[in-house]
Amino acid sequence: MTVTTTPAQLIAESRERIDAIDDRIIGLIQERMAVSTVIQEARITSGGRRVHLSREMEVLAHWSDALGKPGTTLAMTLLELCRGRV
Ligand SMILES: O=C(O)C(=O)C[C@]1(C(=O)O)C=C[C@@H](O)C=C1
Repeated sequence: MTVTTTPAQLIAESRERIDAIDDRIIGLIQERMAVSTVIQEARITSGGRRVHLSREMEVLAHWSDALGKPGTTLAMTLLELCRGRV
């Protein structure tokens, strides 16, 4: 007996996978925010500033290399989440 998957089933199952992937991404972003906070607090406590522009350029280049211009946009949003608006 062959069991065929209907397009509607395939879409529903794939959407479940996407929701699970999104949950993992959100968890990783929250983890990134926590690590970023550790760095920023250490820098501020030792007399520095919250923002470190040359490091942000490295982060933007990393994302741009991997995903192109939309990667840069994503990285800018990530940086805003991690250090607030500048
Ligand atoms: O790497 C640092 O020095 C950080 O403070 C972390 C981080 C980031 O979230 O990537 C956040 C703020 C800085 O402006 C640069 C980068």
